[in-house]
Amino acid sequence: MNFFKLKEHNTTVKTELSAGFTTFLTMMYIVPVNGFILADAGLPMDAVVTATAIITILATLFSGLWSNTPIAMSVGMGLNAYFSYGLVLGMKIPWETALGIVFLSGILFVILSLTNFRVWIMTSIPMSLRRAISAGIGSFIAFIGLKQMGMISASEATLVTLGDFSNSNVLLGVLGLILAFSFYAYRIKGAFILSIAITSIVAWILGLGALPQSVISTPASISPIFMELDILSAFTLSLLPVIITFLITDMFDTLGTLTGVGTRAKLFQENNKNDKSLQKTLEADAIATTAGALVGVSTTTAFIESASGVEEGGRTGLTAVFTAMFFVTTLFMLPLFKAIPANAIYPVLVVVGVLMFTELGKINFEDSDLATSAGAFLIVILMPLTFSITNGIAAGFLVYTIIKLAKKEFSDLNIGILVITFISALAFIL
Ligand SMILES: Nc1nc2[nH]cnc2c(=O)[nH]1
Repeated sequence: MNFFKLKEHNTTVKTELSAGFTTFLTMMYIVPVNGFILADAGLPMDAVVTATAIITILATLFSGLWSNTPIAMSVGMGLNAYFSYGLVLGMKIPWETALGIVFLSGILFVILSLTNFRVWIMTSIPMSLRRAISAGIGSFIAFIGLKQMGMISASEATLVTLGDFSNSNVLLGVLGLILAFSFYAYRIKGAFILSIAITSIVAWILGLGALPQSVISTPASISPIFMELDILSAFTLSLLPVIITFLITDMFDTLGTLTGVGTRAKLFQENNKNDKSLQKTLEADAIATTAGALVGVSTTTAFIESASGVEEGGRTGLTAVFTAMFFVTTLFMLPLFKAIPANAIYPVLVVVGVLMFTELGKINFEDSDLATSAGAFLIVILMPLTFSITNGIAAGFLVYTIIKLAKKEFSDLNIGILVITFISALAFIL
């Protein structure tokens, strides 16, 4: 096992196995949840479940073997919701074109990951705005989750209002939400998949959903979505702001995740010039996104849930290899996943939204200038209000730059901010 340098990382095969299993338990919910979310965009759920499992296995295996880090990868929550509800259902973009958008953002990420962009981002894009993007996506997917569950609904008079809590499906969602929050609060491994399982069983007992026909089956074919992406239709000026949204969301998210998880486990020896693991993990993430679009899923990214395996002592790529191996089981669980009622799934969006929103607490609003606080605020509030991650980012960067220009604080502006601001303006003009 010298390939993984277990001794140097002070770990053993047994520790890595248990860490790999823990990461698997905490993130396996993504296979049925992503199946539901992309199916809402019209992709066949059976194929999406297989594709999600395949890309998770391949990307996580690649991450482990290529970068020797315990970072698992899968289809990111946030961008998958934006893909379905924002692009396909909201903007009426065909899902094939939306996959083309993911592909192009992935190619740009691959190119950037081979350059020194990491240092460039760290030094040129304000940390507060990057944090606001995470928090904004959190509020956006929580909004989607609440809407899908029927806990909030449309109103002529006030745009949105409280849903109908006498509806039994809404009440099922309430149960799912209570369970997901409670299990997570107790740091139970697999909190999300457990809450989904219990809510589903309650629904089956109460007749709110049909029992699974069988427990396991052979994997469904991915042919309805494999290589179905439409790159040419995505390659237009009017979609550039959306492509850039996918690119910067994935880049900032991955950098944030790797820094967060890595610091805890002292994974990346940034001062050691021979340590290329951070660079290689970024490359793996970028390549995985591109490959994912070809297979038929939205952006693949380094999962924050990898932290749970690191907490268990996982330190090397062997943890990721074990996680990938456990994911093979999800290929055969389609009948179970298909029998899950929707309102057992959507509570997870709300809880993941809450977790992402906590990034906002790291922004020091008291000491921030108006450009930063107004920019961060607009990013967070406009993502749910306009149902668009692109509009949120665009408004935030535009207002940030305008206030900086108005105050003649030119030294706070740099080429990175100006480029994003310019593309942001396109989002509103085109
Ligand atoms: N970092 C990260 N972790 C996740 N876990 C589930 N979805 C995501 C995501 O989009 N980003």
